[in-house]
Amino acid sequence: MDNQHVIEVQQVQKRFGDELAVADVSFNVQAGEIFGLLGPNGAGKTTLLKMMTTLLRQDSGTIRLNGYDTLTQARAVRQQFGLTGQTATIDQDLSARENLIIFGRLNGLTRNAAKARADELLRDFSLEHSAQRPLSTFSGGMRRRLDLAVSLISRPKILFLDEPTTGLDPRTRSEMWTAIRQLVRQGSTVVLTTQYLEEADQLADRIALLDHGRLKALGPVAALKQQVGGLKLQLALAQTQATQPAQRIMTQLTTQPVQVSDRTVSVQLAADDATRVTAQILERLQQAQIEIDRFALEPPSLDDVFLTMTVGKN
Ligand SMILES: Nc1ncnc2c1ncn2[C@@H]1O[C@H](COP(=O)(O)OP(=O)(O)OP(=O)(O)O)[C@@H](O)[C@H]1O
Repeated sequence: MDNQHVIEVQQVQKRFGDELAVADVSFNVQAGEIFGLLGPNGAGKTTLLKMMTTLLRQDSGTIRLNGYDTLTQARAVRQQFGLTGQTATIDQDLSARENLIIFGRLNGLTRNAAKARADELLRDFSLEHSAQRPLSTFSGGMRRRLDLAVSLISRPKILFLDEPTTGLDPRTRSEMWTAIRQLVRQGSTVVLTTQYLEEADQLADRIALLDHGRLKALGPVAALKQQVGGLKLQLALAQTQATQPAQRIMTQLTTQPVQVSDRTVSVQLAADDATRVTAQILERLQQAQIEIDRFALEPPSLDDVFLTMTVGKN
C-alpha cells in the first residue's frame, strides 16, 4: 500500500438487478484530506459508502482502508473508521454523557476510560453544559454534534460523514464545519457525502463527482471549476423593466444563453475574451441608458460544475 493513500477504491462495480448502481469507479483518498463524494440523487454515493464501510459487498473491484481489504478483512477494516449518518441510534431518555459512556463501553473502554473520553468529547463539541440533559431535549444541531462525537469514541483515523448537515440551519451547519475541520487538524481523514455544493466547496480538498454510478470528475474543487472554464458575467439592474432590453443586447454580443432571474442578467463568457466582451456589453447598456446596480465577473461556481458534468436521474 502507498502510505499516503488511506483509502483505495479500484474498479469497483455494484449491480442491483438490471441497474448498475456503481460502475467501474476508482479513486484514492489521501491521509489528512477531506474528500467529498458528490452527485445527484441516485448517483451511487450511498452504495459506494456502504461498500467502503463493509455494509455491502461489491460485485467486482477492490476497496482497501489502511491496506485492509473490505471483502477479505472486514473486521480489521471496521476498526479503521467511524461512521456518522443522518439517523442516530442513541437512547433518547439518557443524557448525552451517559450515551457517550455506553458507546465507550461498547467500544471496549473501561468504565473510567469511557467517562474520561465522554468528558473530552463533550468539551470538544461544546456540549459540556448540556451533558446531563436527556437527548430528547436536544436540538437537531446538538444531536448531530453528539452523533459526530459518538463516532469518534475509538479515535478512528478515517471518518465517513454521510450528509452530516442535512436539515441543519446555517449557523449550526457552520458549527459542524468547524468541528469537521478541527478533526482533520487532529489527524483524521474525512470522506463526506453531501447534497450541499456549498458545503463541499467550503470543506473538501478534493471531490469525486458521480452520476448514474460513474465517476464524472475527480480532483480539487478549483481544478474542476477550471475544467468547466470561462467566467460568468452577472449584472444586477436598477429596474426590473430593463431586464428584457438588457437580455437582447447581451444576446447580440455573446454566444451562450443569457439568463434572467429577477433583476439579475447573467451570461457565461470564454475566459480569454471575457474582458473585451464585458466592456462591449457595459458600453451598449450605457448607450441604452440601462442603469446597473451591481456587477460581477466570476469563475464558475461548484453549482456550474455540477450542472455541466451531471445529468441526474430522469
Ligand atoms: N438495495 C437496493 N436495491 C435495488 N436498487 C438499489 C438498492 N440500493 C440502491 N439502489 C439503486 O442504486 C442506485 C444508486 O443509489 P444510491 O442510494 O447509492 O444513490 P445516492 O447517490 O446515494 O442517492 P441519494 O442522493 O438519493 O441518496 C439508485 O438507482 C438506486 O435506486
